[in-house]
Amino acid sequence: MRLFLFLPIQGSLLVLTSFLNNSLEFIKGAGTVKAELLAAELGIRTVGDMLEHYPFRYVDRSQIMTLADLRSLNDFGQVRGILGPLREEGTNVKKRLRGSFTDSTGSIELIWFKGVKWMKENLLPGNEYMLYGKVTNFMSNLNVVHPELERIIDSRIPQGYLQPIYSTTEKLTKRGLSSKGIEKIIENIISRPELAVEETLPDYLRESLVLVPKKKAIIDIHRPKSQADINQASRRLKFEELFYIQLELLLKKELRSKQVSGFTFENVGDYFNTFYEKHLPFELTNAQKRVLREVRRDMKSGTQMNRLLQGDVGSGKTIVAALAALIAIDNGFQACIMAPTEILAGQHYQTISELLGEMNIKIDLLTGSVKTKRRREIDEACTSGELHILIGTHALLEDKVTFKNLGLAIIDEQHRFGVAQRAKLWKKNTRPPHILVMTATPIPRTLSMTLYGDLDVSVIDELPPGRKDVQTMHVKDNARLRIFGFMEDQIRRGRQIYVVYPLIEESKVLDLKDLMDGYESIARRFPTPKYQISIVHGRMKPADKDFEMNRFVKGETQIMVATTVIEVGVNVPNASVMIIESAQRFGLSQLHQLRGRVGRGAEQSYCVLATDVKLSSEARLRMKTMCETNDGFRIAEVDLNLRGPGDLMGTQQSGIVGLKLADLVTDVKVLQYARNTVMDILEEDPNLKLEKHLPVRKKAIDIMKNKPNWSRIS
Ligand SMILES: Nc1ncnc2c1ncn2[C@@H]1O[C@H](COP(=O)(O)OP(=O)(O)OP(=O)(O)O)[C@@H](O)[C@H]1O
Repeated sequence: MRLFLFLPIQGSLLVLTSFLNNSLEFIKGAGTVKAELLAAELGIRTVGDMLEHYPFRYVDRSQIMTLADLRSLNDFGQVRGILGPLREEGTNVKKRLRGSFTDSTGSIELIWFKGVKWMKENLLPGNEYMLYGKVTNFMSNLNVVHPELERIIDSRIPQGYLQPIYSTTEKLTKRGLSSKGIEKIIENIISRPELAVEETLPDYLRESLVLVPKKKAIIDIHRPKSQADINQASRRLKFEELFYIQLELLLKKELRSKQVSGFTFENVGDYFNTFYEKHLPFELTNAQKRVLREVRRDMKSGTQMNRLLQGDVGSGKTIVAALAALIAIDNGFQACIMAPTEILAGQHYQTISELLGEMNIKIDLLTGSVKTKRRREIDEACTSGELHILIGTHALLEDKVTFKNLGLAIIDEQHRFGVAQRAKLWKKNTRPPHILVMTATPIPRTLSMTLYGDLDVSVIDELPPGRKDVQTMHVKDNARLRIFGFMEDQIRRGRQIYVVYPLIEESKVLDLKDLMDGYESIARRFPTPKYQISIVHGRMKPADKDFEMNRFVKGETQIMVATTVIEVGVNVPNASVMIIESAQRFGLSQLHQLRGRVGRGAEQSYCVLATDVKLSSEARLRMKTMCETNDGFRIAEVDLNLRGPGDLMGTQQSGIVGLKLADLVTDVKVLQYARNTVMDILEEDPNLKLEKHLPVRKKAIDIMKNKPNWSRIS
């Protein structure tokens, strides 16, 4: 793969691209000031950047309707009419502009909240305009908010064409770079004779996938003559976009597997076999067995394992982690397990110590709150190799912690640890250990293909037998008495209950107040000594948290009142009720995680989502989804649809939010196709040496040049 760096870049290709690399200021319609603004506002610097600023929709200028039609349409449409007088309202901060628009079928109100001054100065009441917009019901009036208006001069109607609409900003609009202004600049670029757009996909591939040439795609996306033009162009450009993201990810993966040799764990020895045959507390599910085989194969392969293990809440990832650790130990190596919080690390420590209790294996726990003396003992045992498994929080990453020979690092709940932190683990050895990342947040397939496209993915898609779905109900805050009655009944049956309050970082004080108020009213209704209540929140000292948590784990308390510190990983099988207060404040994935704390035993479990009486339609959909399904993957899909990939945990740093055209929600098929195509190409021609792959090879060089950290992969 290093070969790439020495590949000559063909001279002719450089000439072809030089126009696209030109600064925008030399293009008619742009000029220095506008070019600078475009760079500052939208990051558009070169002619090529401008061409990649694709329209986000089109207006069919051939369709003109009446105001009466537009009123009943419930969508965007175009009407020809006269602009009435404009009047400014409100104070400086809350300024708005109102106007009216009339045609032969009636009139409608227009409202602007933004760009009031500019509109007032530039619109000419009494003149004929083409209006484009959507009728909405605002403050019980029908009106068009922020309509687009284009003046009809000399009774000339703008020609019948599909007008591209570009995203812009208020600052740009004020400088004449509204969507129309941007359209003009792009028009000027496209009509230049020197426009040469380099083809970036191999011809044979384009032909077999029926994709239009790049130049045609670029021209058509900006200046389509028909809807068919738009469809073909966008299909081609989306494919290309996803293809090169996948190429980057798969090259990275390939590079790692070629350059980083891993420890070869040939043996499954006494530790593994004895445990598997004599002490396994239950029969593994088929999914657990399959994942274990995948892990085993990786560790034996001679290359470093980089595997993501996805499993829904309660699907049994811990036992897989323990068995993987035994393989490392069988081969004379140590293992570590890193969790994002002290509670979780403590819990892993407890579970794994119990599981492996009979195995004569030394396991220890290292967190920030371990005292110096103990810490020194742990460090020593770790360095000498006496310790087999070290479990802990990010305290494991500190330089002081050294291993004799770390063979496997298991990282729980990936999204809380950055990539840089993971890399720190590598440095603890002469060679990087095998890495198994475990996450209980199911990730929709499209996202995991892009976010974790460079990792191998295993999925535990089966729950241990005998699990019953958690029955979920949504109640409004005014049903408090009913909730209390239900809690009492469950406690009488010997069950335990979680009551969870949201924790929002910005308003810690308020959240704590909510929690304490809730605690007090619960304590009044469930008084001591008959009832015992634990309370856990982020402001408590770790030791106090552990103490309270342990009382609940041991069954000494029946109710646990907590903030979301208990969100991940806590395992109390006897707890069968999860009450989530202000549930509208949680995202779907988080609600699902919280619900996953119950339903871990054989009893029927329940989840109560308590919300405000008034809810937004999105919050209602979240509650409805939770009540309808227990399937984490389905919930993740709905979450992705609701919030888009940009907001989902962890995607922020991934760069995928910058997709220009493709949409991870709707373009699943294109993505899958792109990934498969890249895989086929790399299998046939791993070094991209074949003539037919020249365009791919050139782009791969570009990608590598822009990723200086790739060199650190070795
Ligand atoms: N094959 C199995 N058969 C029966 N019980 C199982 C099996 N695998 C795991 N369990 C039990 O299921 C419960 C959940 O397992 P575990 O805590 O490993 O889940 P998890 O995948 O880590 O979930 P979470 O991410 O929610 O913590 C535990 O009580 C565990 O003992």
